[in-house]
Amino acid sequence: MREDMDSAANCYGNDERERKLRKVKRAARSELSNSKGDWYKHGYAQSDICNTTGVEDHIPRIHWKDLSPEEFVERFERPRIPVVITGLADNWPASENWTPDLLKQLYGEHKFKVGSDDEGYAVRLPMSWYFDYMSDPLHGGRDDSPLYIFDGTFADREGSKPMRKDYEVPLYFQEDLFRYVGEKRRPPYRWFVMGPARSGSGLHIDPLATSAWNTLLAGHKRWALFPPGTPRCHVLPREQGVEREAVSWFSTVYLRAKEADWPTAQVVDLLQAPGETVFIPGGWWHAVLNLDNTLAVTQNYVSEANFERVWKHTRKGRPKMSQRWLGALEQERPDLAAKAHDLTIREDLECDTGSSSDSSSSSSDSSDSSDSSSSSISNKRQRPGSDAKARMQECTSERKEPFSA
Ligand SMILES: O=C(O)CCC(=O)C(=O)O
Ligand SMILES: [Fe+2]
Repeated sequence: MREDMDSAANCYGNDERERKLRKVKRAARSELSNSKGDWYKHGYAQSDICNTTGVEDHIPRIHWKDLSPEEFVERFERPRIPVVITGLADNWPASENWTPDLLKQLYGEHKFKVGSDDEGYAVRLPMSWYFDYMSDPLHGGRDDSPLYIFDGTFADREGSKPMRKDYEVPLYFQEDLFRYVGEKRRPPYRWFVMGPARSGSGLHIDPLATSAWNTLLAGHKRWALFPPGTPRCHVLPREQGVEREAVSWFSTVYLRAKEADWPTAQVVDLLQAPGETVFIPGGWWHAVLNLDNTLAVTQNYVSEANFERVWKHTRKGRPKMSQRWLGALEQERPDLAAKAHDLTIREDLECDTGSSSDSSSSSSDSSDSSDSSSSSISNKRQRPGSDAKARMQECTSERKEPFSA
Protein backbone atom coordinates (compact mmCIF):
# COMPACT_ATOMS: atom_id res chain seq x y z
CA MET A 1 0.00 0.00 0.00
CA ARG A 2 2.02 2.96 1.18
CA GLU A 3 5.08 1.71 -0.61
CA ASP A 4 5.95 5.27 -1.61
CA MET A 5 7.87 5.56 1.65
CA ASP A 6 9.75 2.50 0.63
CA SER A 7 11.13 3.81 -2.58
CA ALA A 8 14.06 5.58 -0.99
CA ALA A 9 16.63 2.96 -1.97
CA ASN A 10 15.96 3.34 -5.66
CA CYS A 11 17.33 6.80 -6.18
CA TYR A 12 20.79 7.85 -7.22
CA GLY A 13 21.68 11.51 -7.10
CA ASN A 14 22.18 13.34 -3.81
CA ASP A 15 19.50 15.94 -4.48
CA GLU A 16 17.05 13.21 -5.12
CA ARG A 17 18.14 11.51 -1.94
CA GLU A 18 17.76 14.70 0.07
CA ARG A 19 14.28 15.17 -1.34
CA LYS A 20 13.32 11.64 -0.39
CA LEU A 21 14.77 11.99 3.06
CA ARG A 22 12.71 15.14 3.60
CA LYS A 23 9.65 13.29 2.44
CA VAL A 24 10.32 10.53 4.94
CA LYS A 25 10.82 13.09 7.72
CA ARG A 26 7.57 14.83 6.80
CA ALA A 27 5.70 11.54 6.80
CA ALA A 28 7.11 10.50 10.16
CA ARG A 29 6.49 13.85 11.86
CA SER A 30 3.79 15.74 10.00
CA GLU A 31 3.46 18.23 12.87
CA LEU A 32 6.97 19.50 12.02
CA SER A 33 6.20 20.04 8.38
CA ASN A 34 5.33 23.72 8.35
CA SER A 35 8.88 24.74 7.78
CA LYS A 36 12.24 23.02 7.66
CA GLY A 37 13.30 24.92 10.79
CA ASP A 38 10.64 23.19 12.87
CA TRP A 39 12.93 20.22 13.21
CA TYR A 40 15.50 22.23 15.16
CA LYS A 41 13.55 25.17 16.52
CA HIS A 42 14.32 24.31 20.18
CA GLY A 43 18.06 24.19 19.58
CA TYR A 44 18.47 21.06 21.73
CA ALA A 45 21.52 20.09 19.68
CA GLN A 46 23.29 23.14 21.10
CA SER A 47 21.95 22.63 24.62
CA ASP A 48 23.30 20.47 27.45
CA ILE A 49 20.34 18.08 27.33
CA CYS A 50 22.73 15.12 26.97
CA ASN A 51 24.98 16.22 29.81
CA THR A 52 24.41 13.89 32.76
CA THR A 53 26.67 15.58 35.29
CA GLY A 54 24.98 15.28 38.68
CA VAL A 55 22.57 12.53 37.63
CA GLU A 56 22.74 9.81 40.27
CA ASP A 57 22.06 6.23 39.34
CA HIS A 58 21.31 3.98 42.33
CA ILE A 59 19.98 0.98 40.43
CA PRO A 60 21.82 -2.19 41.43
CA ARG A 61 24.17 -3.80 38.89
CA ILE A 62 24.40 -7.56 39.08
CA HIS A 63 26.45 -9.84 36.87
CA TRP A 64 24.41 -12.71 35.49
CA LYS A 65 26.81 -15.17 37.11
CA ASP A 66 25.71 -13.81 40.49
CA LEU A 67 21.98 -13.94 39.82
CA SER A 68 20.14 -17.20 39.36
CA PRO A 69 16.80 -17.10 37.51
CA GLU A 70 15.03 -18.03 40.76
CA GLU A 71 16.70 -15.17 42.58
CA PHE A 72 15.75 -12.79 39.78
CA VAL A 73 12.09 -13.76 40.15
CA GLU A 74 12.09 -13.37 43.93
CA ARG A 75 14.20 -10.24 44.27
CA PHE A 76 13.17 -8.24 41.20
CA GLU A 77 10.44 -9.68 39.03
CA ARG A 78 7.75 -10.46 41.62
CA PRO A 79 8.25 -7.27 43.65
CA ARG A 80 8.50 -5.31 40.37
CA ILE A 81 11.89 -3.72 41.07
CA PRO A 82 14.03 -2.49 38.15
CA VAL A 83 17.55 -3.87 37.95
CA VAL A 84 20.51 -3.82 35.60
CA ILE A 85 22.06 -7.16 34.72
CA THR A 86 25.56 -7.12 33.29
CA GLY A 87 27.51 -9.52 31.09
CA LEU A 88 24.52 -11.01 29.26
CA ALA A 89 25.67 -9.82 25.85
CA ASP A 90 29.34 -10.76 26.27
CA ASN A 91 29.05 -13.77 24.01
CA TRP A 92 26.42 -12.50 21.62
CA PRO A 93 27.53 -12.27 18.02
CA ALA A 94 25.81 -8.86 18.05
CA SER A 95 28.50 -7.56 20.40
CA GLU A 96 31.00 -8.13 17.59
CA ASN A 97 28.90 -7.86 14.46
CA TRP A 98 26.77 -4.84 15.05
CA THR A 99 29.38 -2.29 14.11
CA PRO A 100 28.42 0.52 11.73
CA ASP A 101 30.62 -0.97 9.00
CA LEU A 102 29.22 -4.48 9.23
CA LEU A 103 25.65 -3.33 9.63
CA LYS A 104 25.99 -1.18 6.54
CA GLN A 105 27.61 -4.01 4.65
CA LEU A 106 25.00 -6.61 5.60
CA TYR A 107 21.85 -4.53 5.93
CA GLY A 108 22.65 -1.23 4.22
CA GLU A 109 19.95 -1.70 1.59
CA HIS A 110 17.34 -3.03 3.95
CA LYS A 111 14.72 -0.56 5.12
CA PHE A 112 14.13 -0.20 8.83
CA LYS A 113 11.20 1.51 10.46
CA VAL A 114 11.90 5.06 11.60
CA GLY A 115 8.35 6.08 12.46
CA SER A 116 4.71 5.93 11.45
CA ASP A 117 2.77 8.29 9.23
CA ASP A 118 -0.51 9.91 10.19
CA GLU A 119 -2.43 6.86 9.08
CA GLY A 120 -0.30 4.52 11.10
CA TYR A 121 1.73 3.10 8.19
CA ALA A 122 5.37 2.36 8.81
CA VAL A 123 7.85 4.90 7.47
CA ARG A 124 11.14 3.25 6.54
CA LEU A 125 14.67 4.18 5.56
CA PRO A 126 17.49 1.96 4.25
CA MET A 127 20.04 1.39 6.98
CA SER A 128 22.85 3.07 4.99
CA TRP A 129 20.73 6.20 4.57
CA TYR A 130 19.94 6.18 8.23
CA PHE A 131 23.65 6.11 9.11
CA ASP A 132 24.16 9.12 6.86
CA TYR A 133 21.16 10.86 8.40
CA MET A 134 22.47 10.31 11.95
CA SER A 135 25.82 11.94 11.26
CA ASP A 136 24.59 14.68 8.94
CA PRO A 137 25.06 18.07 10.66
CA LEU A 138 21.98 19.33 8.81
CA HIS A 139 19.79 16.40 9.85
CA GLY A 140 20.37 13.98 12.73
CA GLY A 141 23.18 16.17 14.06
CA ARG A 142 20.87 19.18 14.30
CA ASP A 143 17.33 17.85 14.74
CA ASP A 144 15.86 18.40 18.19
CA SER A 145 14.49 14.88 18.33
CA PRO A 146 16.06 12.88 15.50
CA LEU A 147 14.37 10.02 13.70
CA TYR A 148 14.86 6.78 15.61
CA ILE A 149 15.01 3.26 14.19
CA PHE A 150 12.52 1.29 16.27
CA ASP A 151 11.82 -1.77 14.21
CA GLY A 152 9.49 -4.44 15.51
CA THR A 153 9.59 -6.64 12.42
CA PHE A 154 13.33 -6.95 11.90
CA ALA A 155 13.26 -10.62 12.90
CA ASP A 156 10.51 -11.44 10.41
CA ARG A 157 11.52 -9.50 7.31
CA GLU A 158 13.70 -11.28 4.79
CA GLY A 159 16.37 -8.58 4.63
CA SER A 160 17.00 -8.31 8.37
CA LYS A 161 16.02 -11.77 9.66
CA PRO A 162 19.61 -12.94 10.27
CA MET A 163 19.99 -10.29 12.97
CA ARG A 164 17.80 -12.37 15.25
CA LYS A 165 20.59 -14.96 15.39
CA ASP A 166 23.00 -12.38 16.77
CA TYR A 167 21.50 -12.32 20.26
CA GLU A 168 19.94 -14.71 22.72
CA VAL A 169 16.96 -14.12 24.95
CA PRO A 170 18.54 -14.18 28.41
CA LEU A 171 17.53 -17.03 30.68
CA TYR A 172 15.54 -14.73 32.99
CA PHE A 173 13.12 -13.77 30.25
CA GLN A 174 12.59 -17.00 28.37
CA GLU A 175 9.17 -18.02 29.64
CA ASP A 176 7.40 -15.75 27.13
CA LEU A 177 3.80 -16.85 27.67
CA PHE A 178 2.46 -14.88 24.69
CA ARG A 179 4.13 -17.43 22.44
CA TYR A 180 1.06 -19.61 22.95
CA VAL A 181 -0.96 -17.08 20.97
CA GLY A 182 1.09 -18.08 17.92
CA GLU A 183 3.87 -16.24 16.13
CA LYS A 184 1.53 -14.62 13.61
CA ARG A 185 -1.09 -13.36 16.02
CA ARG A 186 0.84 -12.51 19.15
CA PRO A 187 1.51 -8.81 19.77
CA PRO A 188 4.86 -7.48 18.48
CA TYR A 189 7.49 -8.22 21.05
CA ARG A 190 11.04 -7.61 19.80
CA TRP A 191 12.63 -4.48 18.46
CA PHE A 192 15.94 -3.46 16.95
CA VAL A 193 16.62 0.05 18.22
CA MET A 194 19.18 2.51 16.90
CA GLY A 195 19.47 6.26 17.21
CA PRO A 196 21.76 9.23 17.79
CA ALA A 197 21.98 11.70 20.66
CA ARG A 198 18.59 13.28 21.54
CA SER A 199 16.54 10.52 19.93
CA GLY A 200 14.66 8.35 22.38
CA SER A 201 11.36 7.23 23.79
CA GLY A 202 8.94 9.61 25.48
CA LEU A 203 7.46 8.68 28.84
CA HIS A 204 5.20 5.64 28.65
CA ILE A 205 4.18 2.39 30.29
CA ASP A 206 4.70 -0.68 28.16
CA PRO A 207 1.49 -2.09 26.70
CA LEU A 208 -0.69 -4.76 28.26
CA ALA A 209 1.32 -4.52 31.51
CA THR A 210 4.15 -6.53 29.96
CA SER A 211 7.66 -6.30 31.38
CA ALA A 212 10.67 -5.57 29.21
CA TRP A 213 14.38 -6.08 28.95
CA ASN A 214 16.61 -3.78 26.96
CA THR A 215 20.23 -4.59 26.17
CA LEU A 216 22.46 -1.78 24.99
CA LEU A 217 25.22 -2.81 22.61
CA ALA A 218 26.69 0.58 21.87
CA GLY A 219 26.39 4.09 23.26
CA HIS A 220 24.68 5.39 26.38
CA LYS A 221 21.04 5.79 27.36
CA ARG A 222 19.58 7.88 30.09
CA TRP A 223 16.40 6.53 31.71
CA ALA A 224 13.88 8.20 34.02
CA LEU A 225 11.48 5.86 35.82
CA PHE A 226 8.40 6.28 38.01
CA PRO A 227 6.88 3.37 39.91
CA PRO A 228 3.48 1.85 39.13
CA GLY A 229 0.70 4.00 40.49
CA THR A 230 2.27 7.34 39.62
CA PRO A 231 -0.66 9.38 38.28
CA ARG A 232 -0.53 10.15 34.61
CA CYS A 233 -1.58 13.76 35.19
CA HIS A 234 1.63 14.40 37.14
CA VAL A 235 4.10 12.81 34.79
CA LEU A 236 2.37 13.59 31.48
CA PRO A 237 0.51 16.84 32.15
CA ARG A 238 -1.80 18.13 29.51
CA GLU A 239 -0.24 21.50 28.79
CA GLN A 240 1.39 23.39 26.02
CA GLY A 241 5.07 22.78 25.61
CA VAL A 242 5.06 19.40 27.32
CA GLU A 243 5.36 16.84 24.60
CA ARG A 244 5.83 13.16 24.73
CA GLU A 245 9.16 13.10 22.99
CA ALA A 246 12.10 12.28 25.22
CA VAL A 247 13.99 15.58 24.75
CA SER A 248 11.07 17.80 25.55
CA TRP A 249 9.91 15.60 28.43
CA PHE A 250 13.38 15.64 30.01
CA SER A 251 13.61 19.39 29.66
CA THR A 252 10.17 20.06 31.22
CA VAL A 253 8.51 17.43 33.40
CA TYR A 254 11.76 15.80 34.49
CA LEU A 255 13.06 19.09 35.87
CA ARG A 256 9.83 19.59 37.80
CA ALA A 257 10.09 16.09 39.19
CA LYS A 258 13.37 17.12 40.80
CA GLU A 259 11.83 20.05 42.68
CA ALA A 260 11.08 19.86 46.40
CA ASP A 261 7.30 20.17 45.96
CA TRP A 262 6.97 17.33 43.42
CA PRO A 263 3.69 15.76 44.52
CA THR A 264 4.27 12.15 43.68
CA ALA A 265 6.87 9.36 43.76
CA GLN A 266 10.47 10.43 43.18
CA VAL A 267 11.88 9.92 39.74
CA VAL A 268 14.41 7.07 39.53
CA ASP A 269 17.45 7.84 37.36
CA LEU A 270 19.39 5.25 35.41
CA LEU A 271 22.39 5.64 33.12
CA GLN A 272 22.76 2.59 30.91
CA ALA A 273 26.20 1.74 29.55
CA PRO A 274 27.10 -0.62 26.71
CA GLY A 275 26.68 -4.26 27.63
CA GLU A 276 24.08 -3.53 30.31
CA THR A 277 20.61 -5.05 30.29
CA VAL A 278 17.87 -3.02 31.96
CA PHE A 279 14.86 -4.87 33.38
CA ILE A 280 11.69 -2.74 33.43
CA PRO A 281 8.88 -4.41 35.32
CA GLY A 282 5.33 -3.99 33.96
CA GLY A 283 3.53 -0.84 35.07
CA TRP A 284 6.64 1.33 35.46
CA TRP A 285 6.62 4.63 33.59
CA HIS A 286 9.85 5.19 31.68
CA ALA A 287 11.39 7.76 29.35
CA VAL A 288 14.65 7.12 27.53
CA LEU A 289 17.03 9.63 26.01
CA ASN A 290 19.95 8.51 23.86
CA LEU A 291 23.07 10.40 24.87
CA ASP A 292 25.16 9.44 21.82
CA ASN A 293 24.89 6.94 18.96
CA THR A 294 23.15 3.94 20.46
CA LEU A 295 22.33 0.43 19.35
CA ALA A 296 20.04 -1.80 21.39
CA VAL A 297 17.72 -4.75 21.30
CA THR A 298 14.62 -4.92 23.46
CA GLN A 299 11.88 -7.46 24.04
CA ASN A 300 8.65 -7.43 26.02
CA TYR A 301 7.41 -10.53 27.72
CA VAL A 302 4.87 -12.22 29.94
CA SER A 303 5.95 -14.70 32.58
CA GLU A 304 4.27 -16.37 35.51
CA ALA A 305 5.25 -13.40 37.68
CA ASN A 306 3.31 -10.79 35.68
CA PHE A 307 0.73 -13.13 34.18
CA GLU A 308 -2.27 -11.93 36.19
CA ARG A 309 -1.82 -8.28 35.36
CA VAL A 310 -1.16 -9.00 31.72
CA TRP A 311 -4.19 -11.29 31.56
CA LYS A 312 -6.48 -8.56 32.90
CA HIS A 313 -5.13 -5.98 30.49
CA THR A 314 -5.27 -8.36 27.54
CA ARG A 315 -8.80 -9.48 28.30
CA LYS A 316 -9.89 -5.88 28.27
CA GLY A 317 -7.65 -4.46 25.55
CA ARG A 318 -7.47 -7.42 23.15
CA PRO A 319 -10.56 -9.51 23.95
CA LYS A 320 -10.38 -11.75 20.87
CA MET A 321 -6.72 -12.48 21.29
CA SER A 322 -7.21 -13.16 24.98
CA GLN A 323 -9.66 -15.96 24.17
CA ARG A 324 -7.23 -17.55 21.75
CA TRP A 325 -4.51 -17.25 24.38
CA LEU A 326 -6.73 -18.80 27.02
CA GLY A 327 -7.52 -21.72 24.74
CA ALA A 328 -3.82 -22.42 24.22
CA LEU A 329 -3.05 -22.03 27.92
CA GLU A 330 -5.70 -24.61 28.75
CA GLN A 331 -3.63 -27.11 26.77
CA GLU A 332 -0.12 -25.96 27.62
CA ARG A 333 -0.44 -24.33 31.04
CA PRO A 334 -3.66 -25.45 32.71
CA ASP A 335 -2.44 -23.90 35.98
CA LEU A 336 -2.38 -20.43 34.41
CA ALA A 337 -5.61 -21.00 32.49
CA ALA A 338 -7.28 -21.76 35.83
CA LYS A 339 -5.89 -18.53 37.24
CA ALA A 340 -7.22 -16.60 34.26
CA HIS A 341 -10.67 -18.13 34.69
CA ASP A 342 -10.63 -17.24 38.37
CA LEU A 343 -9.69 -13.64 37.65
CA THR A 344 -12.38 -13.37 35.00
CA ILE A 345 -15.07 -14.72 37.32
CA ARG A 346 -13.97 -12.32 40.06
CA GLU A 347 -13.99 -9.33 37.76
CA ASP A 348 -17.35 -10.20 36.25
CA LEU A 349 -18.79 -10.58 39.74
CA GLU A 350 -17.45 -7.18 40.69
CA CYS A 351 -19.06 -5.73 37.60
CA ASP A 352 -22.40 -7.39 38.34
CA THR A 353 -22.50 -6.13 41.90
CA GLY A 354 -21.39 -2.72 40.71
CA SER A 355 -18.49 -2.72 43.14
CA SER A 356 -15.38 -0.97 41.99
CA SER A 357 -12.30 -3.12 41.71
CA ASP A 358 -10.44 -0.25 43.38
CA SER A 359 -11.17 -1.82 46.71
CA SER A 360 -9.18 -4.91 45.88
CA SER A 361 -6.23 -3.20 44.31
CA SER A 362 -3.95 -0.32 44.88
CA SER A 363 -4.26 2.97 43.10
CA SER A 364 -1.07 1.98 41.38
CA ASP A 365 -2.82 -0.62 39.41
CA SER A 366 -5.60 1.60 38.27
CA SER A 367 -3.17 4.00 36.79
CA ASP A 368 -1.20 1.36 34.95
CA SER A 369 -4.37 0.16 33.42
CA SER A 370 -5.31 3.59 32.25
CA ASP A 371 -2.26 3.52 30.11
CA SER A 372 -1.68 0.06 28.95
CA SER A 373 -5.10 -1.45 28.75
CA SER A 374 -6.19 1.13 26.28
CA SER A 375 -3.22 0.76 24.00
CA SER A 376 -2.26 -2.28 22.06
CA ILE A 377 1.18 -3.74 22.33
CA SER A 378 1.81 -2.85 18.73
CA ASN A 379 1.93 0.70 19.97
CA LYS A 380 4.90 0.00 22.20
CA ARG A 381 6.52 2.89 20.43
CA GLN A 382 3.85 5.47 20.09
CA ARG A 383 4.05 8.37 17.80
CA PRO A 384 4.79 11.32 20.03
CA GLY A 385 1.87 13.60 20.45
CA SER A 386 -0.68 11.56 18.55
CA ASP A 387 -3.29 9.38 20.20
CA ALA A 388 -1.29 9.37 23.39
CA LYS A 389 -2.40 12.91 23.97
CA ALA A 390 -5.99 12.11 23.29
CA ARG A 391 -5.88 9.51 26.01
CA MET A 392 -4.58 11.80 28.68
CA GLN A 393 -6.89 12.07 31.61
CA GLU A 394 -7.27 14.27 34.62
CA CYS A 395 -6.14 12.88 37.94
CA THR A 396 -9.69 12.71 39.18
CA SER A 397 -11.06 10.70 36.30
CA GLU A 398 -8.03 8.45 36.40
CA ARG A 399 -8.88 7.32 39.90
CA LYS A 400 -12.28 6.32 38.67
CA GLU A 401 -10.86 3.96 36.06
CA PRO A 402 -13.17 1.00 36.45
CA PHE A 403 -10.57 -1.50 35.38
CA SER A 404 -7.62 -2.33 37.52
CA ALA A 405 -4.90 -4.87 37.35
O1 LIG B 1 15.56 2.27 24.13
C1 LIG B 1 14.55 2.94 24.18
O2 LIG B 1 14.32 3.92 23.49
C2 LIG B 1 13.49 2.54 25.17
C3 LIG B 1 12.68 1.44 24.72
C4 LIG B 1 11.41 1.29 25.46
O3 LIG B 1 11.05 1.92 26.35
C5 LIG B 1 10.56 0.28 25.02
O4 LIG B 1 11.00 -0.46 24.18
O5 LIG B 1 9.44 0.14 25.52
FE1 LIG C 1 9.08 0.95 27.03
